[in-house]
Amino acid sequence: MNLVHCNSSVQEERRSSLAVIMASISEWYAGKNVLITGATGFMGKVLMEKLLRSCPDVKALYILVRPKAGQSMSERVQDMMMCKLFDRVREDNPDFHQKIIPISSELTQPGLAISPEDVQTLTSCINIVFHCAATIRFDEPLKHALQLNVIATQQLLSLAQQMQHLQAFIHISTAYANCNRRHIDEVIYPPPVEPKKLIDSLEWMDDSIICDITPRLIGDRPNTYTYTKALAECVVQQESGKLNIAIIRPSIVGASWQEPFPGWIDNFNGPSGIFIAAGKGILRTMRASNDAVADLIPVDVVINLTLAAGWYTAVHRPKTALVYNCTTGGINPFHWGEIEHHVMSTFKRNPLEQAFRRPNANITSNYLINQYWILVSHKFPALIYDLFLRLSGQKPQMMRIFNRLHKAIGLLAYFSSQDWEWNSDNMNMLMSQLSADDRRTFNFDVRQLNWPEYIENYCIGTKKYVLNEDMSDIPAARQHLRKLRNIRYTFNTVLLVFIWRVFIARSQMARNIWYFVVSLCFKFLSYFRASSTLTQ
Ligand SMILES: CCCCCCCCCCCCCCCCCCCC(=O)SCCNC(=O)CCNC(=O)[C@H](O)C(C)(C)COP(=O)(O)OP(=O)(O)OC[C@H]1O[C@@H](n2cnc3c(N)ncnc32)[C@H](O)[C@@H]1OP(=O)(O)O
Ligand SMILES: NC(=O)C1=CN([C@@H]2O[C@H](COP(=O)(O)OP(=O)(O)OC[C@H]3O[C@@H](n4cnc5c(N)ncnc54)[C@H](OP(=O)(O)O)[C@@H]3O)[C@@H](O)[C@H]2O)C=CC1
Repeated sequence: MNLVHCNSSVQEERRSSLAVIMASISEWYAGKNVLITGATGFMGKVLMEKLLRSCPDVKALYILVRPKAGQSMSERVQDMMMCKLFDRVREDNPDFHQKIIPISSELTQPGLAISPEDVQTLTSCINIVFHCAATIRFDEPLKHALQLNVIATQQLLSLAQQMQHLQAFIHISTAYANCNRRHIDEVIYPPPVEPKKLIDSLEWMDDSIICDITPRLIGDRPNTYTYTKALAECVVQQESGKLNIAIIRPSIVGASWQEPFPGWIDNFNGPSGIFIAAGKGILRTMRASNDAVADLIPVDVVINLTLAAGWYTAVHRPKTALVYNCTTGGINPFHWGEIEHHVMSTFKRNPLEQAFRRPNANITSNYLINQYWILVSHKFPALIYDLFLRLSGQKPQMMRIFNRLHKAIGLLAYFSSQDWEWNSDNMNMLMSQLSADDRRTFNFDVRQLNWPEYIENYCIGTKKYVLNEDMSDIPAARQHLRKLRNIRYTFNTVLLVFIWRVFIARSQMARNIWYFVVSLCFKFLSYFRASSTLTQ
């Protein structure tokens, strides 16, 4: 009798675990309480939107938010929910805000500054954690980057260890955490330094000493961001205990490809600021390799993969933490030279308002050529414009803008001048585990990505959502570009006459050379005309 009972309960258990495995991703998220850090950031917002839209039965999204820039936590969350990104969710469920539960938290503080009551709530109800928060600045002082990217991750993991119903912990890293390697596998590499030792040492060190030793510490990585993200991966591995963990490593996250609508972007990070600066005619040259792979990945692809990885980690509970390199280069490569072409062509057809000059940017991998163009196409026009501003009684500003731009492109050039090769076996494995429906709803198959169309939507997205420009103003923007073209023609003519007067008209030798060149051109033209008449 007992044996029969035992067998049937084993069968029951098998059936229910089979049902869990067979459940679609949306079904799995139904009734789940999700904790998200970095929810006010670019990726966090897209993650929330997708969860609310495609998993409408999710129970609640607990988001860790801090007050910022004079706004309280609740004001920030209210503002965020009004954002256009949530239009489709709002349409489907006008009360979607009821599912969002903000928790006050400052991640750089001990215990993440979460109140004991909130700790109690989180530990008793959370089923899955998505850790997106980070400082992504390349010039962040090491101590602060360590505090947020490494120590906060450590603290969040220790909070996660106390969660009674936690099924998965998903950590968002970056494909460039190991950018000191050319080939990057889906493994957690040994850290450049033991994170705990570094944390202990930096604790007592003076900021100026830390600043001095930072280049030695980061070694062959380009900045404190990639360095601390590598350390964070190691911390995730060390502190995971019995948790089911996955690490997502996106490359350069760009505007959305399809969802909730094409071209969604809300910041200047990565290539977006470069596209805008080029579209405004400010940026005319940048160091990048035409033939290097531009490993952009649309934000909706990253989020779909992240949600699918959350489901897979919870349901299949892999024995070791799986790392997902979320990149496009090995699957559907596109190059910086091609990006340049499509960005320029889009902004010529859909100009940005009040451009400084006509958009016409070129990338080059040659240092000297780049320096030459910086002088001729950036500094010289900036000086002239600032002179004009001074003469008209205004404050000069162009040189200041260019100095900031040069700082930014200097920091980004490392990533646009070389190639990396990422293994993406786990991304492929995950795709093979999804049902046909899930593959459609949580699409991360970048083989289908049409790059020219994507780049066009991306550029238009920067215009509409970052700069808040109206598409109906495009005729006026085109008119402005025509005005700039006429100014350039006039300026070039004045310059030519000036050069003539100063250098050519005054010297006999220069005049002789000039006449020689002109007569040569004339002879060539006459010969060309004569030969074309003969052939007719
Ligand atoms: C020639 C044209 C053709 C185009 C084809 C070639 C394109 C090549 C593009 C190459 C891009 C390569 C990108 C690689 C990135 C890979 C990194 C790995 C991916 C990741 O894991 S993390 C995400 C990447 N992180 C970043 O991108 C952050 C980088 N930014 C910074 O570190 C800092 O912002 C920076 C650049 C040091 C500037 O600091 P600062 O001067 O202090 O300015 P603020 O950040 O405070 O910003 C002030 C103000 O300016 C706006 N802003 C910021 N950046 C830009 C920009 N690039 N252009 C214009 N405006 C920008 C910012 O939003 C602030 O505005 P407020 O209104 O808020 O004041
Ligand atoms: N964008 C990209 O190209 C790539 C990003 N990634 C990774 O993706 C993740 C998300 O990046 P992304 O969304 O672009 O970054 P954002 O800069 O847009 O967002 C960062 C988030 O972290 C939060 N945060 C920062 N500091 C604190 C703090 N002290 N306390 C509480 N919250 C804080 C921010 O909150 P607040 O609004 O209060 O500042 C914000 O919500 C990061 O882990 C990043 O490393 C990886 C590859 C590429």
